[in-house]
Amino acid sequence: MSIATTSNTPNPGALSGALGVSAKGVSRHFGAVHAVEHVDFRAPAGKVTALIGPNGAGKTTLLLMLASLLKPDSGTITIDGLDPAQDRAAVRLRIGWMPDTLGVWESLTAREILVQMARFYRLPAARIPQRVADLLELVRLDTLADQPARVLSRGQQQRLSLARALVHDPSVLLLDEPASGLDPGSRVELRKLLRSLAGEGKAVVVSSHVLSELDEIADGAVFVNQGRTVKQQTIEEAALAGRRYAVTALDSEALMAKLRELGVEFRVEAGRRPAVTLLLTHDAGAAALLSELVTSGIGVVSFAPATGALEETYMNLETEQR
Ligand SMILES: Nc1ncnc2c1ncn2[C@@H]1O[C@H](COP(=O)(O)OP(=O)(O)OP(=O)(O)O)[C@@H](O)[C@H]1O
Repeated sequence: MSIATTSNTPNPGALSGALGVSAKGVSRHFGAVHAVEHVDFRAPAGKVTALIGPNGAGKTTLLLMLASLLKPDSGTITIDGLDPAQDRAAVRLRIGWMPDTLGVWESLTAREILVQMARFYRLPAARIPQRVADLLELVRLDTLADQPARVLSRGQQQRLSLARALVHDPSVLLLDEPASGLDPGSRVELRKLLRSLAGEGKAVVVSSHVLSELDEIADGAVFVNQGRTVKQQTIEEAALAGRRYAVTALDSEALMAKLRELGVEFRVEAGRRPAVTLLLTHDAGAAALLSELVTSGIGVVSFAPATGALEETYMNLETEQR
């Protein structure tokens, strides 16, 4: 189901060639804490961009500034080519914001909350009931639509929060830890939904430090740490850098001897059955090594990626910065 409305032309008045989100040299401090320092960030239309960093890296502060909810001390931000400082109302219409905690009127029902949000965004009254029904179905809250928001579980509240962010069909979505609290099935649905929203031409920004699923969701990533941009890369670039595979065998000593003979560098990870992990730069190399091990008589029990491509970059950055 498409969740686009026809009421809201996504980018009227926007500067051509600058769709999506752009931040240059953006800084913000709180007293002595430099939460964000000279950050550059780009999230193009039609793509999912992950904002990745450890706790306290400045992700939420940056998202709040991108959402025009917090003023930067310095630097420039544009949303679809518009400057939030000068065109706040136009920018707000383009932005769907999903905070990391819902913060709603708890006595209102999910449906009432969405109706109220639709009114705030001045959707035509006659279209609101259907729009709200579509969104409730999209986030699988139709059966709970008339329950007060306070009885919703954390995961259900997250889904309501996402529906709320989508109510006015924004062209830019800023989602702070959207998968937090979702069960595995809901995470898969979220993944599909974010991909389809990007497919409709929206710029989707997802902040997270849960990296395992981001390879499947994101087209690119911006890594931040201690308030600074430390790396930007596409998923293809991350994949080319290689990732770690974990291998276990019935006889670990025989496996390690074979890897030494083949000149493959590895390290041993402790566990119930010791695993060796090794860095492989492409899938064909992984397939060739597995075949070699098996034909040499090594009883390979498991052979699988131990990290995602983005996770590998993140872990390497962490190591570099320690
Ligand atoms: N309103 C505030 N007042 C004072 N310090 C703040 C405020 N908001 C954020 N900070 C500080 O700024 C830094 C960045 O915080 P921020 O919430 O942006 O990080 P984050 O990357 O979103 O972290 P997490 O992954 O834990 O949510 C932290 O050191 C935090 O303590």
